Amino acid sequence: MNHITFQQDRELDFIGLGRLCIDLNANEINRPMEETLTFTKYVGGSPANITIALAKLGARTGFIGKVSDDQFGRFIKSYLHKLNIDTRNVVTDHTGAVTGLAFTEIKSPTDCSILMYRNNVADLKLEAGEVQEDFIKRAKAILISGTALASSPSREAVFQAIEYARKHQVVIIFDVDYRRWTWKSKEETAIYCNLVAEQCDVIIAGREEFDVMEIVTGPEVKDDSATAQRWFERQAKIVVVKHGGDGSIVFTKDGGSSQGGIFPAKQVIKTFGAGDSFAGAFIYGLLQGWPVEKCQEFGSASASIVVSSHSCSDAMPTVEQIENLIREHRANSSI
Ligand SMILES: Nc1ncnc2c1ncn2[C@@H]1O[C@H](COP(=O)(O)OP(=O)(O)OP(=O)(O)O)[C@@H](O)[C@H]1O
Ligand SMILES: O=C(O)C[C@@H](O)[C@H](O)C(=O)CO
Repeated sequence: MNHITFQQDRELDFIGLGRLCIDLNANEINRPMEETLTFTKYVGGSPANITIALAKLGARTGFIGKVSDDQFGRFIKSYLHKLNIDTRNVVTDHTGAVTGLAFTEIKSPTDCSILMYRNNVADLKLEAGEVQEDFIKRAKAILISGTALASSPSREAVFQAIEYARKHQVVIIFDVDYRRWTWKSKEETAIYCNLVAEQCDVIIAGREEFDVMEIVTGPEVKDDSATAQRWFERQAKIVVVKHGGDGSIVFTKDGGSSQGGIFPAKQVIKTFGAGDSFAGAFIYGLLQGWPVEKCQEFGSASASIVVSSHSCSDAMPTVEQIENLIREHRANSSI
């Protein structure tokens, strides 16, 4: 029991909506970008990573997005096919738009940054008329990635998807996924993210992301419990506040909360991807009907595996890998 009721008669467990991009992760780690010579190419984009995480955990998944009509777009689509992610609503752009690129700099395990190339990107060209109602109604849950709200027409496509999801009782999950360089101002981010969050059943964001959303609404004092309460007065049943290496707090509408720590990784390679793997495994737990504490533990263990790996998407773990890590951790803690 976790406060979320999914419609059981659905062909798909989960649909991700938003960007499908390319990550180019530096091979020479512990070096600044200026000195980096080679990169490895992976499918990337936060909602893509989350959907891939769920697919690797065995969920039946699909995606709504737009890719470029070139080698990168085709690479992304074929990667999704291989994981059995339904791409019937992944549209190909025909206006010459490109795939967003994220070059990652891994200066040290704790000093990582991302250089994003996002001019004229295909993902933000998804149009409301391209979102298929018939696809959304086949799913138990849909994830909206906040970056898809950064400009039109993708912004309107998100609102269209939300309309269809609500009409067909599809659980709506919002990952704020704030990438400041995609937006004109923090106020613009706050206005659109708040408009979406008030229609969502589950909200997942870092403390700093909630701070951005609270620029236009307050309160002045940043408090996780007060933040969650504000969304429980709208549609939300679960609010997750992420705190990086300090773990996370999950709040539930009935007044419950669960403070979760992390699974310290044996070797942290980079920290990005933690949020996506946490979200994927957390949502998987919700779909299984697990209590939120178990979903949170599963998410943290999944994040630990991804921060120990070079990639985000490719490194998303299986159920067995996560269970093994949790078992190992428990065995070590009881020594
Ligand atoms: N260094 C770490 N080692 C182990 N687990 C971690 C680490 N950093 C984060 N996590 C786990 O991942 C969860 C989400 O991390 P975080 O709050 O950094 O998300 P995020 O900011 O969305 O991440 P991202 O860098 O992917 O955007 C945390 O609650 C924690 O469980
Ligand atoms: O979200 C992106 O566009 C880039 C991701 O794929 C990247 O690897 C990351 O930042 C994960 O948090």
